[in-house]
Amino acid sequence: MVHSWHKSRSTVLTVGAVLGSLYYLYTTKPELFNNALQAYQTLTNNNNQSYHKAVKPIPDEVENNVEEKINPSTAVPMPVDFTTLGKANSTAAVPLKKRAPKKFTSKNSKAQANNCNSNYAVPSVDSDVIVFYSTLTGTSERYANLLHMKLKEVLTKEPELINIDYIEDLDEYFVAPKRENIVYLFVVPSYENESPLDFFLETLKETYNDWRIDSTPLAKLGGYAVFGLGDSENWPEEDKFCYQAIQTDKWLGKLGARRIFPVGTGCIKTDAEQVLEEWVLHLANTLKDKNIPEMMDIVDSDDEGTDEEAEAEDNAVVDVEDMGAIIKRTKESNEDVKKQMVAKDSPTYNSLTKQGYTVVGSHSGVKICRWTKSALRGRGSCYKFAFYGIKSHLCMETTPSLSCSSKCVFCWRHGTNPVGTTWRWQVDPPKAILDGAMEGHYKKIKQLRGVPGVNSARFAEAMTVKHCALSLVGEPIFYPHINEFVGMLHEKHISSFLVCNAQHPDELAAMDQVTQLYVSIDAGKKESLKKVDRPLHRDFWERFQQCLEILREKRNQRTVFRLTLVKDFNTEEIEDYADLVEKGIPCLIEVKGVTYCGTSKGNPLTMKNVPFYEEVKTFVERLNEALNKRGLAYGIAAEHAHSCCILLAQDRFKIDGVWNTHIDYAKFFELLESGKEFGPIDYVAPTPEWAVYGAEAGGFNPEDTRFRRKTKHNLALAEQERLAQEAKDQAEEKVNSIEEKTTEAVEIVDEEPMEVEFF
Ligand SMILES: Cc1cc2nc3c(=O)[nH]c(=O)nc-3n(C[C@H](O)[C@H](O)[C@H](O)COP(=O)(O)O)c2cc1C
Ligand code: SF4
Repeated sequence: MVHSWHKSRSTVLTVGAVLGSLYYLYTTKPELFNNALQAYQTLTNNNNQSYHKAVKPIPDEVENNVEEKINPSTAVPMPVDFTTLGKANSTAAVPLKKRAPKKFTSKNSKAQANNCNSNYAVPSVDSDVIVFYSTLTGTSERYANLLHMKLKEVLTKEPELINIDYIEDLDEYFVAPKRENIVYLFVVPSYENESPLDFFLETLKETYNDWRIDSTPLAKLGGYAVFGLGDSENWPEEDKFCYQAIQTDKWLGKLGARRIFPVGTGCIKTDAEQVLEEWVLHLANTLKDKNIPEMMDIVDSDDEGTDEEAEAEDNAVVDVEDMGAIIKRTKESNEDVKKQMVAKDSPTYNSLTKQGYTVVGSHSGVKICRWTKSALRGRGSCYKFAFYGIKSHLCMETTPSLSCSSKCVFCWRHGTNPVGTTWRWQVDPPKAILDGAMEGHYKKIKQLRGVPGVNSARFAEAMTVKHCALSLVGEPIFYPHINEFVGMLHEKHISSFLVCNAQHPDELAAMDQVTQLYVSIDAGKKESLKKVDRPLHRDFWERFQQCLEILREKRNQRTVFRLTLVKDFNTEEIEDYADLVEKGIPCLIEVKGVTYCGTSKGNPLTMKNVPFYEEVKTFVERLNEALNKRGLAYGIAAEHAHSCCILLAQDRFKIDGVWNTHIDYAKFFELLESGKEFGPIDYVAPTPEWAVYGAEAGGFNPEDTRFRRKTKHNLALAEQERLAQEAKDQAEEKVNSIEEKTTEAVEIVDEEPMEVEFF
């Protein structure tokens, strides 16, 4: 028996053939294509009925020869209006199907689905896999075949290959899937006009919005991943290129399916084959990975809280109740704690792991910063990208010593990290720390593969760390083998950004070459340094001064002062800071407004202590003036407004009128390996225009997407901006009308000079 959908299918095949030819025409001879389209539109406007009769269904006996029908070279060009595809009429070009009634699972099925999700197996090479595709002109089918072929080499069972456009009952797969733990892969095109995929996407949306049924029916799948095909030459805009693939990815996620790999997008005119090749490779590696971690919670909402909330969340501390219990337990097993800086059963270990740290060995740690997550989603890197060219998704933040000799008021650890003035713990070997840190870092990156918006190319890149920020928490130069550790990073061509708190002069003096060497300058005066850093050393000021002198002598190193401005603590000491700069002569000075990370017993700061960006700017301008007055040749080089951070640099970094604060990393390693002496200027690179101080972009890379969370705060800000713009427009209108009137008046005056009558 011939089902009615078979008839639709015949029509689809015909239209597929037609579209193939048209697409060929459209890509090779766009003028002819437009003429044909116009001619067709005229035709259909004049005689719609006769056109419908002209499209003959393909007889059943030739239906099976799908390839022949969709082969663009053999198809006969026929006029088709792309804008009417998919409309429900008897000869509809797409297989529109009446949806079967939704299957009801249970009243509280969403909760159930979520609960049972944890029981499902992690997708692997042993999983059952279906490769779904949708196609109008055959390209996606070809790519789906390619994907299918490549997967066959990796999977233990041959994957199925299914054309979504021909599925009679989508519900069987996408509303009440029968098979658990199965992995769904998709290869889909995008059409700005209606296309068969619209029906599929509508089904997903409807399911999600249907309050009667389980809103996470796909939670029982093993996972999914989507590869999109599009044309970036004709649809270059971010919201148009491969937009249906992105929609598919989004709605599957909303329906509770676990994204096992970020959506891949390839342009059929340029890079599709290469992108698919890489995408399959990384997807296969994910499936092969036996130690693949559980994915992070999937947030498919656009509303993810404010930046501050995200920071605070990232740095959430252990509840007081938990701490009490943990401390009690620790006291009972005190022996171990003496030997290890952070023993597995210590309160510090629990506190750090709760905050998202991976504790490596007994005294080191690694953590993914929020900028790494942001960069993976194409939403921008941290200020180090604007200043030094560090892409955040290639950066690992780690420390070989979780212990510190200060208790700074702005420390994210709220005083829960270990402290001490001397090393009195067990020492782990540097190789074990580096291997453990990298393993912990990659594990966290892998967990992000299911987060909506993660860019597949960046995700793949992130699996090779290129930079190491030794600044996480604690004091890295406190670790007795810090030089060996840095040497190992360099062997792997990982750049080293080491931040120390200017309390360990001997260790600083012994420090070998790093890519960039920082000292934190948290106050200009002794009293305020004590207030801000709350150092443990009694001779903290002397140590601090000594460190500056040592830094001055390190002429081969690219040295940096890092100032963290805390309102009411350290923002009024311009001349004192200038004294310190005169002493340490750093190559660069980073000035950053403090980041608020919650108030607690260990952290007395409130939002009142966070300076506005304008205040940071004023501070930097005043400091620059004070330095210049002393004959110290510095200038304001770059900014990253989003991080409230500005960079001053010695004038020698301005080469032929262009700031060169970026780093040529390849050159750095080349120089390092040559064994010759070299200095900071030998591995500089130009600062991009968008990052230079005063640029309109404010240090935000135009290639990234600005992302504003839809919080009340941001909505209020947006409303304020809108009102301000309205007021500005009105003011401009008034000025224009005054100007017009003035011009009219002037014209009148010009035309008819006023005659003054003297009496
Ligand atoms: C009429 C038409 C509209 C298209 N619209 C888009 C679009 O909005 N975004 C995009 O990235 N690609 C667009 N494309 C490019 C197709 O997605 C691309 O050619 C794809 O490979 C077609 O796949 P298929 O042959 O499997 O149907 C369009 C192509 C045509 C002919
Ligand atoms: S430098 Fe720091 S904030 Fe920037 S990406 Fe690296 S770890 Fe994250």
